[in-house]
Amino acid sequence: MNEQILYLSLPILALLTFLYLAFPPRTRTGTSLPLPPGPPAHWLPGIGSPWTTTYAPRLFAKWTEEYGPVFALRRGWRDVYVVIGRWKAAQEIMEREGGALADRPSHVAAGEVLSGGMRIVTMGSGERLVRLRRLLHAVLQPKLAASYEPLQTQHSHALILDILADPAHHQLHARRYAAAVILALTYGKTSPTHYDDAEVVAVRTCLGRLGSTMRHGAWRVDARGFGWLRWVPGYLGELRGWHREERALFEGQLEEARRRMDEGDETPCLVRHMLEHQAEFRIADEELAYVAGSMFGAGSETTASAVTIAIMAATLHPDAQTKVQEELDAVVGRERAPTFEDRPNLPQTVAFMLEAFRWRPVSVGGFAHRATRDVIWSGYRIPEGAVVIANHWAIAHDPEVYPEPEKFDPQRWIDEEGRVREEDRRFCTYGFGRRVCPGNHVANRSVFINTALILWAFRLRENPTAPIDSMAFSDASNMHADPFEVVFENRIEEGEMKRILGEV
Ligand code: HEM
Repeated sequence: MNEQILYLSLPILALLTFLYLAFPPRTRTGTSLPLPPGPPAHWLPGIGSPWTTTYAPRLFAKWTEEYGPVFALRRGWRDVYVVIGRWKAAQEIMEREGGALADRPSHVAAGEVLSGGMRIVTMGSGERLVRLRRLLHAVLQPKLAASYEPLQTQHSHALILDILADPAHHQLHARRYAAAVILALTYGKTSPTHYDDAEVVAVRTCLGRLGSTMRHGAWRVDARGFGWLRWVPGYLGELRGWHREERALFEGQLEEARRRMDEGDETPCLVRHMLEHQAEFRIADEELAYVAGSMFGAGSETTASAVTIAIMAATLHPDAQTKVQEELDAVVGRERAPTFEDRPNLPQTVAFMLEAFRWRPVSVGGFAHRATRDVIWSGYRIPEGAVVIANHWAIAHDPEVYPEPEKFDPQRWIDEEGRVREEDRRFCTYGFGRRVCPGNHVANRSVFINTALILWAFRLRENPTAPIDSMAFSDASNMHADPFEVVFENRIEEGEMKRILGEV
């Protein structure tokens, strides 16, 4: 009889052991506070995952209205996702508790394997992240960012001339601008950049692979309890091959920049500054190659998307456009082009840019962080191990901070004295806390100078026969507008514009 019981209980014991190993206890909370409210849990990991639905940030924004500023999603036995959809809660959690939220969720496929653990955006908190972020801060801080202004101005003039010559491809020109700036800024590249250059194509291929690998649910090995898949022969073979390819590409780019410097080229660039700091921050060559190589992915398409959003916003909102153009005419005139020095005198232009960031946020759903300890907020518990996401789309539509959120209204960024009012309602364009985008000073400058120059050079109109759908964007973590048509009318005579912008 005893033997019978033993035999009967063996499969149960085996099942329990399997479940314990597959889904180990994740949170040691010591508190009985509840999770934030949220939709019903799904008890099998991955089943009914909201990330597999299209346009998750828009769905999450609806759930914010239903469940409140912070809601929780439970998936599987232990996985908790906490989504923040209101401005004040985002400040209180993502900024004030930033120390507990500096980690990222584990990315075995995209982070460990494809990126060899060296790509910052997928890197968990720890010693390497601290060293690499310090390096990035040193080379992208406001003073150095200002030193790249001439480069941004030069490429922005080229963007205006590209639009003048070929307005139909304005989105492609914005992409070329951003690619050229990031390559020049990172490696000191001075030769002209085309969007179909072999180097740009190769870097974009890596970027596409990263995007598809990072997609939620793309790789089972990233799901809790499936880490053992990494040991299955051949399973990660393709990713390992892609890693070898991108590493060779990034190391080649670094060597090329080094060679130019050894030959006496003194063009300022990130790699030059990084090499100067390499010993101080104890950065290995392979890490440096990756940090530099990742700049394109982080800073090129994001910037291009933001410039295109500004173009779309101006086309769809003629009154807001007029206000900026009146300011440009008064401050700059039409006999010279706007410059960075004009910025303090162009509050309407800056307000327009800030509103474009809010109206259609590039990093639409926000990048996931991970809690490394319990965070208590407003009587709720965000447990250690939870994935925490501040949904930029929902925060942009917070009616308490941005009344009539659907309306494109740059005046919400202007105070009673006509100055830019940002501090008390700053939008999270660049994310949060210890993971905030280190390229924000460079990116802001790019979007400012392009907005100013485009609206100085052209009056943008919608073609009534090709109406623009302002919600037609790609369903990606950094969203891009679907192709749309704009009628660019010159505000300055063509020959004169070319003369001012230095083409003739
Ligand atoms: C308009 C353009 C840009 C936007 C909207 C943008 C937005 C963001 C966002 C939302 C994050 C994640 C923050 C978080 O996790 O909370 C991020 C991270 C990052 N960005 Fe940007 N970014 C832009 C341009 C740039 C540029 C120009 C560079 C480099 C020159 C850059 C480098 C990075 C890097 C390296 C990270 C990873 C930081 C980390 O994980 O610790 N970005 N960016």
